[in-house]
Amino acid sequence: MSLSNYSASLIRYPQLGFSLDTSLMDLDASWIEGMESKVAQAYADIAKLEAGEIANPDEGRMVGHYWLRNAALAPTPELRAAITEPLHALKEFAAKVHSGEISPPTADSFKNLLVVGIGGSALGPQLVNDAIGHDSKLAIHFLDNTDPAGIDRTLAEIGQTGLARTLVLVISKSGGTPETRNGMVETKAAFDAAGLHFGQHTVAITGPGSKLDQFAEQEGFITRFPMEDWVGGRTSVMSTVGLVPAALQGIDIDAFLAGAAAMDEETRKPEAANAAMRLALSWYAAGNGKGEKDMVVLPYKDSLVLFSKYLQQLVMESLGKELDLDGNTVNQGIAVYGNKGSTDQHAYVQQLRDGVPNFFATFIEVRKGRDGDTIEVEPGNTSADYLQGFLRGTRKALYDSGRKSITLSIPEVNPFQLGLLIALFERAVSFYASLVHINAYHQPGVEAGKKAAATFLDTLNAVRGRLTADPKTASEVAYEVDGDAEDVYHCLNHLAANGEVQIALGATPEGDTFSL
Ligand SMILES: O=P(O)(O)OC[C@H]1O[C@H](O)[C@H](O)[C@@H](O)[C@@H]1O
Repeated sequence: MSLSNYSASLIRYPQLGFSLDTSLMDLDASWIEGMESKVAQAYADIAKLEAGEIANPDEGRMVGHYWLRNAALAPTPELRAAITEPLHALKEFAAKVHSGEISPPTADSFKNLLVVGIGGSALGPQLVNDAIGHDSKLAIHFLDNTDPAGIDRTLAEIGQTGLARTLVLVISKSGGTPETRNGMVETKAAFDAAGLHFGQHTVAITGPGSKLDQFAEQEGFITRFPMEDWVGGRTSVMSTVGLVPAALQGIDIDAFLAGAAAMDEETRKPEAANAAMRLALSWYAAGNGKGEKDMVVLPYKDSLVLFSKYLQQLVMESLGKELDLDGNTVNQGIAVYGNKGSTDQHAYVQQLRDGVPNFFATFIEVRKGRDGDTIEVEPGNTSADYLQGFLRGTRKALYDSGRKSITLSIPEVNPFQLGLLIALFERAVSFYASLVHINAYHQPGVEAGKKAAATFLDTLNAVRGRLTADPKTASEVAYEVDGDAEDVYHCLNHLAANGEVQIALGATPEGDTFSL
């Protein structure tokens, strides 16, 4: 570790307070030179994407998330209006909710916000809330699963009286995601049970014409905000998906967008000054362009704890692909995990330091310790000194045992800086996908699990009608419904666990019998 190596490897944007240190990645200048043609291709690809090329050929869609923070970039006046008009409308809506002009039917103002969504329609709002939502004007809650116990827990937190002052945001681009639909149906049931009009408490954010859009119209939702088909779920945090909840929370969304726009601007520069390209090249060098090393994300700041979870979707759903652009089987991807420092020092850093060397670390340094006065936790030292000491110490200890790392630095966690960080990773993902010749903007693999779940539900429904007082084994029921015996066994077990049928245990699952 040397200051000259650090200086030579650093890309910094002083006007943004940002820097990227890849000195501990040991990137060779001649290796970077050797990547020149791939880098040139990546620049050409992102330029085409920003110009409105159909970058998601499976769905015949443009990929326009970079326009969201600079509408002037959008290639047509209609697309520009599709950004600026909802932005204006959502700010106006939030202001009216805050002033009480838009209020619930049986109370003077909304106090709670319940966001129902999953994947890209939840992770962005969750990250924004956790990172920069501390002064929220509304107390926010999330339903991001079809786990009934989870739904009950969240609804109990809000409580019956709280429900009367709750604004519900149902977010689903497709408008047909089962988990979100179930969350909405369960929420509506809670409103019905409390004698409250669900529609008059609810807003939808969805693709125009979707099932959810139609339901919203039918149920008389307060309003609907469009989610455009050229915004992918995992890059939707700067669309209505992220901005409606953020504006309702009172977050400075203009600063959030400005941070992203500023990073976009910087990362259109040539490689030597381009933090996103340097990040993508670092990922490539670490994992041999094949994702051989996992990305461990370690923000040293509690408010960024969800950032690794957010990046997990952004990176893994974008880069985890079976085929390359020529149809060759490549099984690409980079595994992402992490939590926060220094907490993880006391959990899994032992393995990082001494165990399987199958990762590279990404440290996120937030320079400011806290707002306001600080105390000394021992003569001469503050908590912030310790946090910085642990970051620097862990980074060095890893490097000393041959583990590489990247360090990103920002001055503090605020809307501008969060926007900037998100944009950095979005653009690094765009670049990396080009470097390894894959499409970052479709997700064909997600469908397989959804289809298999639908098949399981069909089997479950077939099984439900088959049981009588006569005990039967799973194989017998499977024969009757012409189903897979193991699937049928799990259906029966599920019904037994939820009190719908009786189970009598045999010596093994094959001998278990089920009856009404
Ligand atoms: O917004 P929705 O259409 O409900 O989609 C929610 C999520 O589910 C899908 O399965 C996709 O893989 C995600 O990218 C998406 O964000």
